[in-house]
Amino acid sequence: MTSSHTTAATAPAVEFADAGKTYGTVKALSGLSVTLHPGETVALLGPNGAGKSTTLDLLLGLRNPDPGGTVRLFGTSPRQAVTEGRVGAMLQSGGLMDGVRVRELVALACDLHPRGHPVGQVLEEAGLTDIADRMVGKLSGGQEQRVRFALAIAGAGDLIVLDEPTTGMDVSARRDFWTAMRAQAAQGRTVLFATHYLEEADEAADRVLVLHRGRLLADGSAADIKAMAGARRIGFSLGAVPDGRLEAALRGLPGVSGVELAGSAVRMRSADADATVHALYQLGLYPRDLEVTGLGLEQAFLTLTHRAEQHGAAGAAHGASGAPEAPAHPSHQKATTK
Ligand SMILES: Nc1ncnc2c1ncn2[C@@H]1O[C@H](COP(=O)(O)OP(=O)(O)OP(=O)(O)O)[C@@H](O)[C@H]1O
Repeated sequence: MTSSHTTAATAPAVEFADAGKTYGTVKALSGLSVTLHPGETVALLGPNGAGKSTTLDLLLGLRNPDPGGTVRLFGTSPRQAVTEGRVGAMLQSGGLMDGVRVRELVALACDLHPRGHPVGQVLEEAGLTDIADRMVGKLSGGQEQRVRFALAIAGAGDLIVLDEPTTGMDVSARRDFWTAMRAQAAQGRTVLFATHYLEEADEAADRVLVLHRGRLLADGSAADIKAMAGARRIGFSLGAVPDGRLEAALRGLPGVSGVELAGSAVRMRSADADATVHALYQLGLYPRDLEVTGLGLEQAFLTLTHRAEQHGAAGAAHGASGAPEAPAHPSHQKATTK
């Protein structure tokens, strides 16, 4: 909760303050404190069971946080914000009405919404105009997802919450979906989406939250998250296929955490690319076509969550009361991260 009387007009779109959620003995979410601002597009990432759906449930007022924590939307309670029509949601669960046409279902959502849009506009924005007369029960999985999206944007909400929105969509449907989503964000809406497709987070989000075992592990732009992971990829080619001794020497170079060989081509992952490359030349090697690149978001995500596993964030989400681990905010740590 904000300390002073924050008016709804100036309040953050979303504010979690020390929010936790316990199911029986399972601590699904611990001490989540995060603020989302109007107009931000935010991706929520995390391995299975990290607490993403729980976070969205708290956000939508479907569940209450444990005592001591709060969740506020636009300075009010989630339920109030939902009742006022400020939130549109696209969740994984919940069937659609099968026995009606797409247009009828979308029209119903527009009519019921306190600030409903014209049905034609919503059909257009969700890419449903061409299939508006189809029966909902006959749609493909990807088309059903588009209908769910239409229901989420049926009214003039200020916040759109999407749980795995592109599941079941093919490549071109996903591209169309994100184009439609960007149009929503461009209208000033705050968008929060949970996804397992890291490339979507990389492309669509201006901020990425990484959850791990119920704790916020990282919070920053995709570039920040990649920088936090620290590692870089080094690729080069040797004149000949390396023998076992040379391979062992490559693995032993400073900073190296992985080596892949394909004939004379070498790919390495290193936490200190400068030192690795320097040592490579000191071995007397002449790497050709040398390339040093940053990690993709997926590799960075795997590196961060793997590191958290190893450093004993483990256990915190499952009934343990370990010391709270501060989330990494790279934007505040630029001096110390590479
Ligand atoms: N109703 C419930 N009762 C008991 N435990 C639950 C309940 N809902 C979730 N959990 C547990 O809480 C933890 C977090 O689950 P949650 O569904 O929020 O994770 P998630 O990040 O959305 O996972 P996924 O990517 O697999 O959908 C998991 O350990 C899960 O088993």
